[in-house]
Amino acid sequence: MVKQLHLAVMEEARNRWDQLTKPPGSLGKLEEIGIRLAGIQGTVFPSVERRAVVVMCGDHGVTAEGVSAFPSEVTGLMMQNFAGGKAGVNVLARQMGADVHVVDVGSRCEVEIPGVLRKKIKSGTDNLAVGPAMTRDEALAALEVGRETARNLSADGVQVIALGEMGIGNTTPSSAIAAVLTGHPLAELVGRGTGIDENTLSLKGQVIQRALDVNQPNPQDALDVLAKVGGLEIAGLAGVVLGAAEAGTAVLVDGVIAAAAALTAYRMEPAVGAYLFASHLSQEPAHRVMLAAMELSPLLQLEMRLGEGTGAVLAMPLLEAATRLVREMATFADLGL
Ligand SMILES: Cc1cc2ncn([C@H]3O[C@H](COP(=O)(O)O)[C@@H](O)[C@H]3O)c2cc1C
Ligand SMILES: O=C(O)c1cccnc1
Repeated sequence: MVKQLHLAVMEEARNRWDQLTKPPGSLGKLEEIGIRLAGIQGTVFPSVERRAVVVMCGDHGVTAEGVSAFPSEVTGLMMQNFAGGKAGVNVLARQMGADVHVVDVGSRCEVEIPGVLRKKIKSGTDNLAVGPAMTRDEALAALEVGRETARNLSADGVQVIALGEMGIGNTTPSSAIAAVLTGHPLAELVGRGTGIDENTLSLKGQVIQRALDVNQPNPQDALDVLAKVGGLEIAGLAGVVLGAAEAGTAVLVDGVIAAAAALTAYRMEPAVGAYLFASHLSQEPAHRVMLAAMELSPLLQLEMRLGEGTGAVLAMPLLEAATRLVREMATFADLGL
């Protein structure tokens, strides 16, 4: 169960922000962040000192259709890279003081990688262009992996969890999920992912349209959408969102894949929305549409399109800034006003 935010504490926090030595509202989104964190943690003086990024990894049968600029093998190679601390997200997580947790919920990589938590539900999804990517039970099992991961991190004292992922081909299911759950025209939701050319972009749109025609996912049933046109790491991240919100932990949504996962969780349990923060605006067109569907406003715009949780980790200091301002700024009363 996801609890409602502490409304009385939020009211108290709003009052405090208004008493700080600045014109009311002048710290913009930082004020909203501070007030919402107060509501999440049940204190006017919240903390995001304990931070983690969960990188869920999975492979995709749909790569057989040629929808990515890179082969599936890159997923496993990047898992080794994460474990070695040398991927983009590792560098940024070190700078921002976040622990990196890499979870293999469904890659095709069969070798054991020290430092990668092995929770494989299956070795990659089936090709969603010809049938369901997963069974409902497989999607539920992947959700549970994420939920348990978030529950454990929260029990360990982590106060904010960033959503990271790795899975060659995963912008394809992300756009499919966006199309079904937002009802937006598919043509406006397909992007270049790892950097595909014009012809491949057009092919990718056709592949996703075929996936929707063949699977007929039910927009009223987010689990059906997730199983039929989603991915194992997307399901894992949706589980992280549910588990974090259930534990009262804030979540930083990353790019388009993380947003597809968050939107899926949001449709399963709308109360998770209050726990979500959007880090940045990705170059992928489906990102903006999905964030809007969750009424989230991105903090950064850096023309990023990497994933892994890189944007989400970059936004952690902004959450910290909100917590410091409310704690350290003087009030008008302090000034004798
Ligand atoms: C070396 C490398 C590192 C990455 N890290 C994240 N992604 C990102 O790109 C992939 C999605 O794009 P598409 O759908 O076009 O395959 C995902 O793995 C995503 O995390 C990467 C991609 C590559 C190639
Ligand atoms: O928005 C993202 O996070 C993204 C975009 C392209 C490829 N991989 C990730």
